[in-house]
Amino acid sequence: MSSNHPPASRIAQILVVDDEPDLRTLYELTLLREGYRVEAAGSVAEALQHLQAERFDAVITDMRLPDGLGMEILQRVQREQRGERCVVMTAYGSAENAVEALKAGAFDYLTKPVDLKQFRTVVASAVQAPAAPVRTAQPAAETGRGETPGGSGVAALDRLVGDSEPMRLVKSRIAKVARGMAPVLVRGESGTGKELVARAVHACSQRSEGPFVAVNCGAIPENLLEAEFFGARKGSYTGSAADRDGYFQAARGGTLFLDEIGDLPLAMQSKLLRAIQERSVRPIGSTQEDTVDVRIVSATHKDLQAEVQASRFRQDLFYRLNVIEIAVPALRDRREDLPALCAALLARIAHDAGMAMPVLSPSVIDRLAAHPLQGNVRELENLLHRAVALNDGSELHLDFEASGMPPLERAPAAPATVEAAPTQLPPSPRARIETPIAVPPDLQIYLDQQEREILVRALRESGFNRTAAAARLGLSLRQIRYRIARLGISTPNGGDDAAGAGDE
Ligand SMILES: Nc1ncnc2c1ncn2[C@@H]1O[C@H](COP(=O)(O)OP(=O)(O)OP(=O)(O)O)[C@@H](O)[C@H]1O
Repeated sequence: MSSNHPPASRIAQILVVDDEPDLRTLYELTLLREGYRVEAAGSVAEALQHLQAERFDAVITDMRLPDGLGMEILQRVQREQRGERCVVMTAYGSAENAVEALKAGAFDYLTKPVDLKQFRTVVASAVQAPAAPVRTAQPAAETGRGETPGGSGVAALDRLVGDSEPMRLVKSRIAKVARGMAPVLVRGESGTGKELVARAVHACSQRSEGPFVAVNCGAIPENLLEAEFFGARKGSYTGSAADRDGYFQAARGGTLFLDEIGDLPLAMQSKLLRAIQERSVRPIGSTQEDTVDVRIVSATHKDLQAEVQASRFRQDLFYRLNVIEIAVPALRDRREDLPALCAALLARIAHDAGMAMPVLSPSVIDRLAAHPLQGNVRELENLLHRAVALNDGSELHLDFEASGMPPLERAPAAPATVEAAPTQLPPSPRARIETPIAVPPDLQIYLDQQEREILVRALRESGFNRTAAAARLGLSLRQIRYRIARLGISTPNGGDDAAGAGDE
């Protein structure tokens, strides 16, 4: 456990607040055994005295105290912008209290009777050292205690291109909410960058070293959902030849991103709710529960409130998932981001194609600004992709005719991708073709053909597992999916990887 403590020589200091002497002693002993320094208080007043006298790394407080509520301690810490992370202990079944505490800025909550294993995990995660301040990626207007994201967080925020007011708000909100355990719901139209936002939340959090597991809830056949989410024991259903972890187990210590959460069938919604409440899951065919320490970030382009009204989405699950909401603005509401977005997307496209960055004239950007771009950044990306592919000079021309429809050329959704620490992916050198070739009459057709052949070969040699093929080619899963769709390559297993999820 000591690896979870703040680095260097300092021992984490914790304040425990509970009015029941037996429980207080139990918590104290548990924490002392973990090597922390502990102070204890039996009331709000006593706790505030301790806070006045010294600083702590974390405060663990019961909600109901003889002279008030644990919330008052949390509010004081927030108001004074202190560094303590607060964990609130709430009575079993009082979801309102837990959600209210998270909304008010609690780092996490524990349900009474407190499970000591969970207690240790939650405390360990609360006292983890804050990321080293590298530089402030965005104005700290909403970053509360001035916590700044670490290197990976800054990079993830930079990947979210756009300096318009709505985007600045999104980024400062990400930086603010990343550090707790509160579930985040990312809302926005298709193609606005919800997944990038979810990734940034993960990268800015102290879980950034852990896995980011992205699941497309709408892409998994209903009969497989439970096994995919919670895992399955060997022999528990036809074809399950070995024990298998689910997404929850794969995301341990990291973030589980539930994309298109509005597409989850009702029966699965109940099971997900239970997993979130209990913080444990039971693999199919197992008699034991697996404790899971994951942070849930979900996303939807649907109006979930309306889905609740229409009885297609469980109210209680919505309440649990929507503790913190991040609304990603449509591109039409931030047209001023267009030049920067075009530059960033073109740089990426040109880099992927191994070519020099083409020039986009101001008049073309003006024309883009007048275009509806209902498919948001994804449509813009596709438009530029096509323009680069058809480009015959140094200046880029856009074919608006072909982009009339929203989300263009969207590659089929894969059920899930798991990204462990990036270092786990072997850096694969880019393929290089060294055979001297004649000058082709149509460069684009020639390049497409080459690309197609390389992709098909890499896919075939990896048993049509796109994740493995992407890794071999130095591409991300998203990039290879996009290229497969763009070049119209069909794979025997359709949109899914042979090995299923969990192999990126
Ligand atoms: N602000 C941005 N800066 C740079 N690229 C962006 C931005 N927003 C979106 N993109 C790019 O646009 C494409 C779509 O983004 P993403 O998949 O995150 O959108 P989404 O809202 O999750 O879409 P959907 O709802 O359809 O799943 C991706 O290639 C992403 O990299």
